[in-house]
Amino acid sequence: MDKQPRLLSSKLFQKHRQVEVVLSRSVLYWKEIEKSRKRSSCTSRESETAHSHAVQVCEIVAVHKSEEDDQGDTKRGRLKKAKQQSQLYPHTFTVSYVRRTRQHQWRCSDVSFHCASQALCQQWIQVINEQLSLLTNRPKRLLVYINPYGGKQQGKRIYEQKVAPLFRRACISADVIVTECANHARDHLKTEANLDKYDGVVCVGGDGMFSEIVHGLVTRTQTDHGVDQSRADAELVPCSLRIGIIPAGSTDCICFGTVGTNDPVTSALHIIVGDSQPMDVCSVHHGDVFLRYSVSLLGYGFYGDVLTDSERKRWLGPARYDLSGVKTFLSHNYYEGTVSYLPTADGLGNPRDKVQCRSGCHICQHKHSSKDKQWEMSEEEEKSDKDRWSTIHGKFIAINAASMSCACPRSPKGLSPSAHLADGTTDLILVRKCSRLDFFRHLLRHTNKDDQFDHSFVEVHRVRTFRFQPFQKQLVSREDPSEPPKKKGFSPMCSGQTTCNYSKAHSSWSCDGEILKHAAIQVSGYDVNMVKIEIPDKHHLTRSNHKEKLAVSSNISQLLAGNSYSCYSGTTL
Ligand SMILES: CCCCCCCCCCCCC/C=C/[C@@H](O)[C@H](COP(=O)(O)O)NC(=O)CCCCC
Ligand SMILES: Nc1ncnc2c1ncn2[C@@H]1O[C@H](COP(=O)(O)OP(=O)(O)O)[C@@H](O)[C@H]1O
Ligand SMILES: [Ca+2]
Repeated sequence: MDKQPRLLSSKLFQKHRQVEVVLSRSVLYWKEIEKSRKRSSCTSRESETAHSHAVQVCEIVAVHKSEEDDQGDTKRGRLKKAKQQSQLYPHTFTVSYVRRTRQHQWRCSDVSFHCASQALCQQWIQVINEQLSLLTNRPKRLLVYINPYGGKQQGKRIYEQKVAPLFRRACISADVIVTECANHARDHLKTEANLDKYDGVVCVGGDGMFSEIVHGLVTRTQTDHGVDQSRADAELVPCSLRIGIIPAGSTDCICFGTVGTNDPVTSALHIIVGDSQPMDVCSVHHGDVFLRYSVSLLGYGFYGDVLTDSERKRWLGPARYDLSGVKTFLSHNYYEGTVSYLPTADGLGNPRDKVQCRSGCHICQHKHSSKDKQWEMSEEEEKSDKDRWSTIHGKFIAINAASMSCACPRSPKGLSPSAHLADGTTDLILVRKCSRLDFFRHLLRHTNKDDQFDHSFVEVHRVRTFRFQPFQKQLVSREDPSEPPKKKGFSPMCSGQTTCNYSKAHSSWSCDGEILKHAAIQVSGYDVNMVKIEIPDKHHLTRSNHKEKLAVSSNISQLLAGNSYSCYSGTTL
């Protein structure tokens, strides 16, 4: 049982059994009275033996008076004893709480308690509500954008049937906008939406829809603060609103990679309880021109080609990726170019260290701890950056930059299983020209336990920033890659002649599922949490042993308690 002082304790009835119900600041606990001496009980985050149960207060969704239960009890009261009990305890309150099920999925369960007097019933409701009101990271007002066009075109139905009822139960008010065209949500956020009214923004859709929300919110924040986001070295101002994702797209890897499952109910519950997880965002520029932000995958070659082909097959829904994947695999294209990158300093792990980013991950936490000098670059280190740049010229089947694992149902461990959500780095994966069979072996390893980087033609680097210049016969770049790109170095690519002459030799970049119009890009990450998404990572706890569970959960509270990113759920951009 919880060691904290009891706020309230009563003998009540639950399913016709007398139970002792205790509320402390952090736990709601109940155990059967009669049999408790004979059998042992236990307490855990949400635990249950045959006769005792404990639910963390932070995972209570709501408490309400249940009128209909009096009737239900009478109907069900076949036994005389049960009838007597429901007459003696006619006032019922119901607590809705989070129940963990298989594979990181959460469900909302109800438990009803019957009280002898209305006053006692009211007291329980009031005291539980008082405790809930202390949880300041929970959202009360949300702005919801639904993409009715993404995935299997089920966004509206998913929201109305699975999410809205939970938001109502948790007394969250939501203003809902069903988008009418691409970029509707982005533009509404950029200029129109009155953001002061909301605690967070929720998108119902896939990674593309999430990306719209990120662009809308980040741009709005920079505009409000007079920051020019087109400058690659601009210091961006973090957004004060968090973003939640209800998965209703085709890949949904941002949701899967943070929550551990693509399940709308689980995501809605994480939003309700106010979980939050920081996430990296990187910016993509072409010379001085800002192109996009990226959160998940920037892929050139294979993934760029899959995406370009799949957009023509949208009518197939998520299956378009499978068809385009096979077609692109059979084409077996490769692309020549130069990749330059700045590797991370030691201490941020490496893409093959088999360390998985979990909730409260020490690498991401240190990254965001301003007190921890170990993670800050000294002036000398910054100066020596120039010497640390590496350059690789080659023929590549794929160049992938994974700012997070990019785990999804197609690849449950992801493109880079050890990538971190909020460490300010990207894992740069270079797949060189190889045989079709070798490339197939590499792809297959994304679906099993084998190491997809353990091939002579694959290399992976954890980087802070990188550049790519596609090979152009007449325009071989002689620039020092450690120097910021000069405008003139890129400008010929934009001229009609150059682009047309060599366009067939180029692939496109897929940026979180959206096609970029330039092949030559420079990518840099941000050291700050710019946006937080409402998806958390407590799912990782279920993978740990008990000791780890305790350690991780205390880290979560430290993360949420005193820092500037404290919001309600998931991911920092
Ligand atoms: C022989 C079997 C080979 C199977 C290989 C599977 C490898 C899958 C890796 C998937 C990486 C996914 C990275 C996610 C990118 C998304 O941001 C993007 C847009 O998502 P959404 O808006 O929700 O549709 N999705 C893609 O680019 C699809 C990639 C599919 C590749 C087959
Ligand atoms: N109402 C709409 N009609 C058409 N396209 C839309 C609409 N709303 C959003 N979009 C665009 O749909 C694209 C795909 O959205 P997304 O939710 O990621 O689905 P999917 O995962 O199937 O790609 C995004 O580029 C987004 O900008
Ligand atoms: Ca990262």
